[in-house]
Amino acid sequence: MKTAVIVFPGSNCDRDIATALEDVTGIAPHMVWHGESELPSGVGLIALPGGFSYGDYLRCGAISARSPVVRAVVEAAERGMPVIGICNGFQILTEAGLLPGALMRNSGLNFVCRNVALTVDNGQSIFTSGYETGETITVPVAHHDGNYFADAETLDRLEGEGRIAFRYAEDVNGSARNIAGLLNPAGNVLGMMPHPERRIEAAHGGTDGRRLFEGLLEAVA
Ligand SMILES: NC(=O)CC[C@H](N)C(=O)O
Repeated sequence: MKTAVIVFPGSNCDRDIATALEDVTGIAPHMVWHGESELPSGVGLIALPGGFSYGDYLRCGAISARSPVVRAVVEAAERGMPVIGICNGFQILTEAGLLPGALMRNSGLNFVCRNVALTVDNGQSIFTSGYETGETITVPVAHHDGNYFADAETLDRLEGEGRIAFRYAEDVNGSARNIAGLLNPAGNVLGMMPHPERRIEAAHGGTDGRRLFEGLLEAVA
């Protein structure tokens, strides 16, 4: 499967996700600069990487969400294209309106950079089919604005519709209902703060992240 990684000024996990995708799919992804107005043809997955796009000015992801290419990503997502946003990518997805709620400053006001335990809340999506529902996995986080917020009605709806993909097994950043990863209503867009692309080979201390990409590849194929 061909994939695309969107690169913003200040992205710093674009090579990590590119390596993970090349490793799992066998094909190097298209690296697409944020100023492009069209996506490459024949692509089956779009990834928005982690980082500090536009220096996290205004709000993390707010400026990137207005990039020409994000308009094309939104249109593709609305047509059913699988889109994964990791960390800053998740922030961009909420700022672009593809996912509800917002990522606020961590409740402890510190940058949190460590492995965390996640529970897989919904193992039925294309992004989580490599896991069992209810399973606990280990994936690193690295962010200062990962504190997920949405109003109670939205949170109830997300839970009722099975759209919470991952939760932190403990309080990591103050996120409402410990939400670590969310799906859109159609299930083709995932935003998550933890970094699966940083846990794809034994040298990373484990391969729980790799299973996301392997499951996704199989589900999409
Ligand atoms: N690793 C990242 O993507 C960091 C995301 C974001 N800039 C934050 O620190 O909250």
